[in-house]
Amino acid sequence: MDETPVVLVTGGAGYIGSHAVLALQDAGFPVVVFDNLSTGIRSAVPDGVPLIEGDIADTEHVAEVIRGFQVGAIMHFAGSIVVSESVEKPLKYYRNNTQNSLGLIETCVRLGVKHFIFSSTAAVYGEPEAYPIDEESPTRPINPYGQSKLMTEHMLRDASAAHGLNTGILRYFNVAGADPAGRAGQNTPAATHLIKVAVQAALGLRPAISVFGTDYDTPDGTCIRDYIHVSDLADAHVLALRHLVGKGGNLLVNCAYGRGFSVREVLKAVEKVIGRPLPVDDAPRRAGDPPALVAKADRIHGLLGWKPAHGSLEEMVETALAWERRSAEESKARRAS
Ligand SMILES: NC(=O)c1ccc[n+]([C@@H]2O[C@H](COP(=O)([O-])OP(=O)(O)OC[C@H]3O[C@@H](n4cnc5c(N)ncnc54)[C@H](O)[C@@H]3O)[C@@H](O)[C@H]2O)c1
Ligand SMILES: O=c1ccn([C@@H]2O[C@H](COP(=O)(O)OP(=O)(O)O[C@H]3O[C@H](CO)[C@H](O)[C@H](O)[C@H]3O)[C@@H](O)[C@H]2O)c(=O)[nH]1
Repeated sequence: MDETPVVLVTGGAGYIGSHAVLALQDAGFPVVVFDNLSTGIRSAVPDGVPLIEGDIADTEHVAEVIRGFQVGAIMHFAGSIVVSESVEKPLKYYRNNTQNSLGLIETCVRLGVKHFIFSSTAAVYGEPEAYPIDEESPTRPINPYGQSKLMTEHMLRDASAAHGLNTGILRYFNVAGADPAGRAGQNTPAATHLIKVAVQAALGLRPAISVFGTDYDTPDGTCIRDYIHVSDLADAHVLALRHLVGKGGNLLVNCAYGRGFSVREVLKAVEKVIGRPLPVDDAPRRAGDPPALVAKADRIHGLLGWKPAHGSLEEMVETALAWERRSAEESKARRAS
């Protein structure tokens, strides 16, 4: 048994994928990145890691890379990720997240790739009836993004049963923060994620931050989410891969800490870190947003022995802020030269 198979990371030039690449490298796995750079950027891929520029829709290109690098495992991050956009452009999401995942799964089965780890999402749960949300909670997505991911989960489950593919389905809750060592962060300029947008507003890179919806049935009227630090999430991927390599089978886990913060609480944490008020305005609800998503996160601890190391909201904010500040200074220096 190859304990450190070559890992093909689709979407490895993106936010979470680039942190997973670092975690895999730190753990001694050889890595290849496959990315079309639609939202990812070249510089997010560390020196020495091959970056193959291509689209996962091109299954022959993917197959060539799998053969060429003797890939033994896939971590599939590539996808379209904006919930509100998925409501406006559902077919883009079914194409990029569902259809392209189908092509990738078929290619893995055809070429005998043994392990497949998939970036799923809390959006598969829709508006849960009970909290906290465990992995057996009903999956009833309320937006095409969540639906497009759930369909991929089903394909993986069935492909595993029929073809013996080992699968790890990781349902991420809200991912935030940046590598504490400053090696990676969230680069997408048009990012829509709350903490990213808030630190950009804190640095004056955006005029203000809007609170989308203040009339939800939550204690302060704003949406509640379970935020997880991206480096803890990246470590969970390495543990999931080791689990599949060692034990085979299937893994379905929530990736979260099991506690929620409202939008207002997150903005307060940002204000505390920067030591002054943020420019905030209240805005209408955003399409496709469920009021609250908070996980039961026992399974990931029990099955993988996962020990989060960066769980405080302050650390998520601080690392995101440090990354944003550095990126802003670098682009200022580039413009000046
Ligand atoms: N960010 C979150 O809070 C969150 C939460 C749950 C799940 N996820 C999932 O995690 C994964 C990574 O998300 P992210 O936040 O890093 O997003 P991201 O946009 O930073 O990364 C996605 C990467 O995939 C690449 N890509 C997109 N379509 C591609 C294609 N057809 N072929 C090749 N490359 C392609 C992009 O260029 C980018 O580098 C996604 O699948 C997303 O659905 C993210
Ligand atoms: O400028 C902003 C940005 C966000 N929000 C609010 O903050 C909360 C979190 O929003 P994000 O955009 O940060 O994250 P989402 O919960 O919409 O979605 C994220 O987490 C989901 C799972 O929970 C999906 O997986 C998805 O890919 C990922 O973007 C939501 O209530 C949103 O309305 C604001 O009020 N203002």
